[in-house]
Amino acid sequence: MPSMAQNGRVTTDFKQSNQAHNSNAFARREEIRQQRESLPIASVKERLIEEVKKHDVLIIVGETGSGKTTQIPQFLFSAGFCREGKSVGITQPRRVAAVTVAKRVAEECGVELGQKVGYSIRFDDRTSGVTRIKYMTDGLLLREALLDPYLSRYSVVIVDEAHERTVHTDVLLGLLKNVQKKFPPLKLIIMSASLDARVFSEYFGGARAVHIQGRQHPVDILYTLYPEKDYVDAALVTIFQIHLEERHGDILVFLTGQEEIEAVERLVQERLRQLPESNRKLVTVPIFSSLPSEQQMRVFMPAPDGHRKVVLATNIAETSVTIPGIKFVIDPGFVKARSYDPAKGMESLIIIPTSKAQALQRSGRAGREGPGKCFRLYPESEFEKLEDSTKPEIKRCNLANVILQLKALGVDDIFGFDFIEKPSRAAIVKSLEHLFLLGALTDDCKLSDPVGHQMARLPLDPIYSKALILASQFNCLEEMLITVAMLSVDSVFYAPREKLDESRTAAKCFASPDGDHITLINVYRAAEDLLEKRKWVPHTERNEKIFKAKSEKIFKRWCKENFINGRSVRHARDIHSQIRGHVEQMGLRITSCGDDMLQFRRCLAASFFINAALKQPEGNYRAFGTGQVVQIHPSSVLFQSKVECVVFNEMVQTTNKYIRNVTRIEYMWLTELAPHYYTMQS
Ligand SMILES: Nc1ncnc2c1ncn2[C@@H]1O[C@H](COP(=O)(O)OP(=O)(O)OP(=O)(O)O)[C@@H](O)[C@H]1O
Repeated sequence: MPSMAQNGRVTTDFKQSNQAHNSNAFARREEIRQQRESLPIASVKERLIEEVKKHDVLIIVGETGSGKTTQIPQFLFSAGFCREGKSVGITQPRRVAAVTVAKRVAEECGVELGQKVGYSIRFDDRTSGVTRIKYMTDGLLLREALLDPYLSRYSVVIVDEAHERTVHTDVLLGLLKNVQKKFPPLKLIIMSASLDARVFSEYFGGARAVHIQGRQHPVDILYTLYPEKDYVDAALVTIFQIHLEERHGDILVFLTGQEEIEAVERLVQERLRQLPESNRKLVTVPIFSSLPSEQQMRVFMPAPDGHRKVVLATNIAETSVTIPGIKFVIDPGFVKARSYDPAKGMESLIIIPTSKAQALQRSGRAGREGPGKCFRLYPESEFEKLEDSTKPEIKRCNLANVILQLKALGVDDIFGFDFIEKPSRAAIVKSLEHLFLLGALTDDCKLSDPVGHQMARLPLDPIYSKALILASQFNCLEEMLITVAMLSVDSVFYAPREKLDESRTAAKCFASPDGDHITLINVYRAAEDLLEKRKWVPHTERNEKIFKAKSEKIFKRWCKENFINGRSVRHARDIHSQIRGHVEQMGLRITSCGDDMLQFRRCLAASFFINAALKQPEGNYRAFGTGQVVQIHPSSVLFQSKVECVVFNEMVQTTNKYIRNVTRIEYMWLTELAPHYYTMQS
């Protein structure tokens, strides 16, 4: 598959290219200036500024592509809302939107990213002391509220894509409503293209709502006559129908997950080989949340000359992002959503129809730079039956992390918290119980000291935060830091279908007979040996560059030979260094258990005791906490093993209920190390 074009140029005459460079830059700035002025929102700039000045809470609903996300923060900056060092904060539900929109707005402002315009997401902060327009995830702003409940650095907070109703957005709105009462100057703007403004207006006591009419470019919506039995096949047919019948324009296809995306990539390659050479100029580019961010950025790069780009995306690309070149959207109408069963304490991912709001957002990706088309692979009658909006995430996810943060913010009465829509009482009770079992809450449901406060400070799932705290007591914090970092990225093992046997053989080199967690440590340490441990110390800067280039080349070759996803390992190393900084600030002792991996496994048992399972006579396992009958996932080194008792970090439901990231423990460790739980359970 041709690699993406690099916009590199070979400069022959430095003076000549410098002039050419300046004129190119000027032309680019002029092009962007004209684009901005042509946006529907440009014509209501002054009115919007007046509305923000008059109202502490303002709801803005506008067509997709009208300019809300990129223009309103700049309007507010130019209207003086960033005086005295204040900033405008804009939240996005997804990291890729925060990053790409910040890059776009920095370009529109003609500044370097990280100066006046920046972004901040978990483990990646591109802001500075002069940043005045800051894009970030809603989860990141929620963490900032932990340290500064009044969010005093901001003059305006914009909650974008509020229709998504992520759990972080819902909690943020509750906190901001509270802050509003106590601290009037903080302005709050709630924004979306497909928002039921009434819900938000009522929640904020009849807040003002304005609608921005018009969109920049029309998008033709086409439906199929009949429902599609196999929407993946229908998407494939539509890709080639567009490719062979439409003259130019890239394609964005919405699928539900990595598996579907990789399947469609393979099918497209197979189909291309059956076409005449002249029709093969088509390149597929995947984007999904577990793809390392550098690879996610490839969708924003132009396709090689003459090729048509086909972006295969999950709903990560559904809102806010503008992928240059996209003229056609294929929307099969499905999305993978989190579903949480508080009774079983199990969170699973299920494929459900999109809501109307999501369908609108998806079609909006087509008309960003010119007229576009959206192919909905279902009849219009089916569209009318869709839910208006997606069921709020807070009603279908594990609330432990959110409740921990609320407790850290001093919100003791979770049931009485002013959620825009309350989660079920059962879900709140289950999450409080989970936090109590982890030692984060006292008997009277207050944040425990120091464990609860320490856990709330770590940007991790509570169970991982507790594992790090325990590991310092088990003298294996070095190993647990690596484990948590590696569990925070997607699988570091890369198993292409066409090389499954080779990849499995390579993975065995790192495999520990005790399980996946130690296997992950082996991979991480092997990569460290290549990237950090110097075989020799370069004596000159030139040698340093040569050494680094050599290390980079050696690392890439090592990853390829061992079927390791190098970008995931690098991402894990970034996370490792950030978490290490947190635990050092907390004063935890970072020691290693050396070769005593039994001690490390005991620490895993003490940390993940809630997720333990016992082998059943039939060969499967029964999870203690939920009673669920599960199987060890085929990707685990313990797959088809005979181990009696295990702890695990993930339970996924696909064709079966599988447990992943599994390690062997002794059953007696559970009653010894978690007597408060196993005495009660037994
Ligand atoms: N990264 C980009 N590259 C090229 N053009 C862009 C980019 N980002 C935005 N634009 C242009 O600016 C327009 C407005 O984008 P913006 O995201 O501000 O609109 P919006 O109203 O927030 O849309 P949505 O509701 O879909 O988020 C786009 O339609 C597109 O023409």
